[in-house]
Amino acid sequence: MVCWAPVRWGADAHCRLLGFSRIHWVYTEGVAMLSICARHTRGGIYLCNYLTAQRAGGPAPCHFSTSQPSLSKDHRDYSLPNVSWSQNLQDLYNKYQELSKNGNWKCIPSCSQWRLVKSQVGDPMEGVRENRFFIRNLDKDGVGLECCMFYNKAEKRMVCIFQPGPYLEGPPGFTHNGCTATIIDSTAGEVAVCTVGMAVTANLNIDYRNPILLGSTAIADSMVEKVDGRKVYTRCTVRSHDDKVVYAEATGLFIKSNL
Ligand SMILES: CCCCCCCCCCCCCC(=O)SCCNC(=O)CCNC(=O)[C@H](O)C(C)(C)COP(=O)(O)OP(=O)(O)OC[C@H]1O[C@@H](n2cnc3c(N)ncnc32)[C@H](O)[C@@H]1OP(=O)(O)O
Repeated sequence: MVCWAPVRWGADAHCRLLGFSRIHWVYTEGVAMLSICARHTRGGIYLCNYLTAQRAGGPAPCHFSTSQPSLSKDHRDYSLPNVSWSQNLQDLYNKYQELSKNGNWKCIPSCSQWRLVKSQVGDPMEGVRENRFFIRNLDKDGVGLECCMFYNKAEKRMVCIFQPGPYLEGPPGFTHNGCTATIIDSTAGEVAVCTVGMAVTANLNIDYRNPILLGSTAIADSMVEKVDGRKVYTRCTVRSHDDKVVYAEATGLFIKSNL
């Protein structure tokens, strides 16, 4: 299964924040990856707990977005806390909300899908079309990626606090490294876009230092190091919520769009 996914993401408020005027599409196998991950999910303490909760009358199994067009009317902001959030994720969220009060940090809203208006794109999509953003592809809270980004304009910095769910499993019980790469790409991409406007990933180098336990809380901390013409050099570190474990370190090059 493959799909077209927008480079742009988020709710209307987010689009306004980033000052987008155009929509750019990239071809991605993201949904396919999530589907495969979901089908092959097995093992892991977190997953066992999750399945136990389901057997005890928990919520229904996850739906996949491409087969659930009716759900695409949902304009919920997925960056808001929900019941699947761990206390650690909630604490981090509260911390950055507190920091946002003086205006230095700003919470970035996030939607699961897009609303494309024909007049905006003048495109082959024919009228209004909605799609899913890669990191918000699952309808069910907690099974995929729970995350929220905060942006610090003065520091050219973006943090993404996140909690990977059981459908993102790589090694039994741990997060798939492709998921970690997605988080890094998204966080670094977001800070690049917030700094220079529309930009795409040209290069991403990741050193994976430690595996991320499914269900744990982590933070991707990314900043723009240098802007050289259209080139935006970024750096990103992924750490545990308490800063004790470094999960990954990355550098990324983003190229400002000519459009
Ligand atoms: C990021 C998006 C965010 C969106 C909203 C927020 C959501 C966040 C989440 C979304 C996150 C998801 C994010 C996504 O999924 S983004 C989607 C995935 N990325 C792509 O699809 C990009 C595909 N590549 C291209 O389109 C082109 O190759 C680009 C646009 C990158 C450059 O082609 P273009 O013809 O325009 O420019 P140029 O070739 O003259 O190059 C310009 C300069 O750059 C230098 N250069 C180029 N490549 C490399 C390289 N690999 N290493 C080192 N240097 C490189 C090059 O030498 C030159 O330098 P100089 O000679 O000027 O010194």
